[in-house]
Amino acid sequence: MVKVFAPGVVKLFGEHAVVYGKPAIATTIDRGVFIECEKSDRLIIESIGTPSTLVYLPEEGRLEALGAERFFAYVNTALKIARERWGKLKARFSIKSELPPSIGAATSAAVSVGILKAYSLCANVEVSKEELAKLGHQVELNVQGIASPMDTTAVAIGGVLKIWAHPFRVEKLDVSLPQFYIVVLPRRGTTGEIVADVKALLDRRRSAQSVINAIGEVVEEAEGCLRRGDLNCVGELMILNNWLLGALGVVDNRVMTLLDLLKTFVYGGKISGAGRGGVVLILPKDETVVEKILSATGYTYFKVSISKTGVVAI
Ligand SMILES: Nc1ncnc2c1ncn2[C@@H]1O[C@H](COP(=O)(O)OP(=O)(O)OP(=O)(O)O)[C@@H](O)[C@H]1O
Ligand SMILES: C[C@@](O)(CCO)CC(=O)[O-]
Repeated sequence: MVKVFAPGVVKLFGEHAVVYGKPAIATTIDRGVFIECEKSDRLIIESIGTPSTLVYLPEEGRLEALGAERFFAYVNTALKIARERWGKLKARFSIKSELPPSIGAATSAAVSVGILKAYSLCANVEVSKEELAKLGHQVELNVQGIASPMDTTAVAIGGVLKIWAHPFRVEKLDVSLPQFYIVVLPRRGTTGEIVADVKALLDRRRSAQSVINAIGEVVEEAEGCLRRGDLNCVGELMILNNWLLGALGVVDNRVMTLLDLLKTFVYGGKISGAGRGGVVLILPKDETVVEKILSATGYTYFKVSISKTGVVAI
């Protein structure tokens, strides 16, 4: 049996501005998606613990999972691309995610790249990280119509990466961070809708471009702070990046309330990804107090570390 771990991804700096030519800094984390593949007499995919509404049709003795086909779109497309590339495979795939979907932690990229990796191993084909990144991006493009290569590249390569989307370039940064938290807020809107709203703002108001430029400068300065391991600087620039994202309309009161609640006990924090809820990164100074506050106030959160590797066979 083949077993693969595909990490989730968070953006330390530069989301949204990356769409307009600025670099972003993303990192893989030690929570993600586990995928098993075992040869079988037919193709079966099971995804454990996924949300779906079950409808029972007693007259037909049949059970339907509402929305499940759409949910499996990334899996289906990854399997189709893998089959075209590496030939037909009859196998049982089992998917188990440690992260909720649709919060901005790149579960779609982890599932896409993870299925491709598991399929290739099960079919005894060797595939480079670069090819996995390219095919993973193809899966996201096919399903979403529009997608930056940031998440799929990060899942395939792993570690802390400086990424330019247009033209595409990636640089691995040899930096580390202590453990941090990802707090999960219900997200209002999809990544596509939020990216479209930011584009509309930039089309409407010429001065909004200066916010994008400022985010680009924050990313460059943050790279220096990360390389020096200067957490005060990293945290302060996270807050600055978050205010700039607020100016683009993607940070709401729930995020500001959370950051305000924790401010004495953290270096900094910011949304990660498209925003309007979803993942909020918290870089703690005092882990014990931060955890006490998060638990007492009922937030959903995960303590995570940077993962230095991308998708791996385990
Ligand atoms: N365990 C899983 N099994 C199968 N498909 C999954 C699983 N987890 C996530 N997905 C797919 O990924 C989709 C979530 O992707 P979406 O792009 O909305 O969010 P995300 O990747 O978590 O965040 P973002 O792209 O904003 O970083 C789900 O709707 C589903 O199609
Ligand atoms: C908001 C954005 O920058 C990150 C979403 O995770 C969009 C993208 O890069 O495609």
